[in-house]
Amino acid sequence: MNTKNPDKVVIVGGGTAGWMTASYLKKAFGDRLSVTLVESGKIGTVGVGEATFSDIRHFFEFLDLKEEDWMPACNATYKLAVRFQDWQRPGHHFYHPFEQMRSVDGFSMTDWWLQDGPTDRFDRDCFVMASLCDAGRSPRYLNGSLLRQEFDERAEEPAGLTMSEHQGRTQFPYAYHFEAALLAKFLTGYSTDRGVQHIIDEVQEVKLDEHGWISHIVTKGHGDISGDLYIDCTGFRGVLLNQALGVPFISYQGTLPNDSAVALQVPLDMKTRGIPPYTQATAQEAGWIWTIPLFGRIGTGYVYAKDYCSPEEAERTLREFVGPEAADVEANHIRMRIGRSEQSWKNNCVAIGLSSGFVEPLESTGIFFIHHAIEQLVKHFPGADWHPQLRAGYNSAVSNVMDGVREFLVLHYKGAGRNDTQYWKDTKTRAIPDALADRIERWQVQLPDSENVFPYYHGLPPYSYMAILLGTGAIELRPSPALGLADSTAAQKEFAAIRDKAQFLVDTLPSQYEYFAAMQKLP
Ligand SMILES: Cc1cc2nc3c(=O)[nH]c(=O)nc-3n(C[C@H](O)[C@H](O)[C@H](O)COP(=O)(O)OP(=O)(O)OC[C@H]3O[C@@H](n4cnc5c(N)ncnc54)[C@H](O)[C@@H]3O)c2cc1C
Ligand SMILES: N[C@H](Cc1c[nH]c2cc(Cl)ccc12)C(=O)O
Repeated sequence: MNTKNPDKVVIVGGGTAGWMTASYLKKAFGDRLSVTLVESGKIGTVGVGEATFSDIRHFFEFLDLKEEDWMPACNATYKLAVRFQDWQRPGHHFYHPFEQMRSVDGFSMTDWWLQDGPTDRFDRDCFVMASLCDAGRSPRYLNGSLLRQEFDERAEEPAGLTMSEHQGRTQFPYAYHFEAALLAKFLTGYSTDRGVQHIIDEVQEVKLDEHGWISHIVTKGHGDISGDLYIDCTGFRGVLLNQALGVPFISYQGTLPNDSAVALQVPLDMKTRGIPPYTQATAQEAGWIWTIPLFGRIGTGYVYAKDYCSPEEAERTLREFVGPEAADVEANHIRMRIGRSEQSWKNNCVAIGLSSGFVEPLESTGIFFIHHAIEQLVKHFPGADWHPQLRAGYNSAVSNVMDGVREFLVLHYKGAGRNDTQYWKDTKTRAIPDALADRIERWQVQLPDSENVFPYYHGLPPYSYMAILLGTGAIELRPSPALGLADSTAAQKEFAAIRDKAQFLVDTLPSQYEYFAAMQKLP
């Protein structure tokens, strides 16, 4: 352990986590912080097609990057929602959108919908976005203006807030899909242009001092490398935090059994196929298949539990799902470590990315975890005394985010109407976190609100829980008794307003393909 102000950071790992961290720290601290990134030229990154939270825009804004600077380089597209296909029953779908839930007379539109919804599609009745997704629309007009102005007159968001400070203020209407490997490449250029030292080499040993702090790392070709603060971005291996410092890993597998994935990157003709403005999660016999539309191809993969499905069976299912375009594409099989490190920051080592923790990508939370961890690291950055309260604050913020997201994901399976295979039957009998079981009982009579969801910041607003509860369909929900006595005229007017706004937007917005074709001046 040293006692000077930490001003030399060594990052190990050059995946999404490593490069997002390097670029953010450099932007935050400039030349006052030296940043070195060491990545192996042999050990690959996870790098599958990636879907995100809308909050990721704050990351790009922080780096002073505009969409036109990075999106074309990463084959990026817009994401308005996650579309859940066949989770309630075959042929059924619903959306979890980026759209704040409206309220009338103190009750959310989903409360009113349970009492007296106009159709059997809660998502289309309560959210404008569901209709835009069904119609394949872009969230921007061809002149670049954003649809938000069409239905939200609230003032622009203030700049300089963290994600947790933004929550509950406004809801930005879209997130992004992009190729993770291309983003890492783009951020490599961004970071090295601003002074990050980039070393391609393998870390063979991590040396500790007599207090158990990292004194230096030993590389194959560049000898010893030392810093004050070490950031472990080595993915599922957790080379520094788990292996060298011995921090235990808390598995979530008992409640989230999916531990494997097989992925394909499939080129497709977007002109004939279009570019759907959503991530799709299609329920399968032993898990679900993601479809992420990128510019020029799709990223797709089957997330499954190996206790219920072999890798060969999973690959066969995925290839049949995609069709003939997947025939010559090589499959990438991935084992996933599900859970989180007991603490993500120990002594002078902070793990960010898969080494810190990971849950299956059903709600696209991997990059959100990274972004959140980086913001928290800057907020809790150590001084010369390495005050333990800064570390403790960081560790509880990071653990809470992952524990909260775990609850949210478990809800998807507990709530799924699907019950046709052993895998889905077991989702109804498997133990779930006690607190979630209590919350579900409460939600059956009082829909999620800020008072009764997981009590710490974890990125997901109460309306996200409403969307999953109503969309998955197996948990019986009752309308509030108060609404049986209330006058529903204003609520019916609001349902009509949502329908009219959705129709207007569907009629006036371009398709997502038209939008990107125009941006990239394609014929
Ligand atoms: C199947 C799947 C689907 C996913 N989908 C999404 C999604 O849609 N949205 C989302 O937000 N997130 C998603 N994620 C999560 C996301 O991919 C990761 O959070 C993200 O890629 C970060 O990975 P990483 O940088 O932590 O690790 P990795 O990509 O594994 O990178 C690890 C790095 O460490 C280096 N390294 C390892 N050991 C050494 C060593 N000894 N010496 C030097 N270097 C070393 C490697 O070379 C590599 O550069 C998904 C993950 C999986 C598994
Ligand atoms: N922090 C929020 C989280 C959020 C709100 N709505 C959605 C919808 C989907 Cl599909 C994922 C995350 C969220 C944000 O990103 O805006």
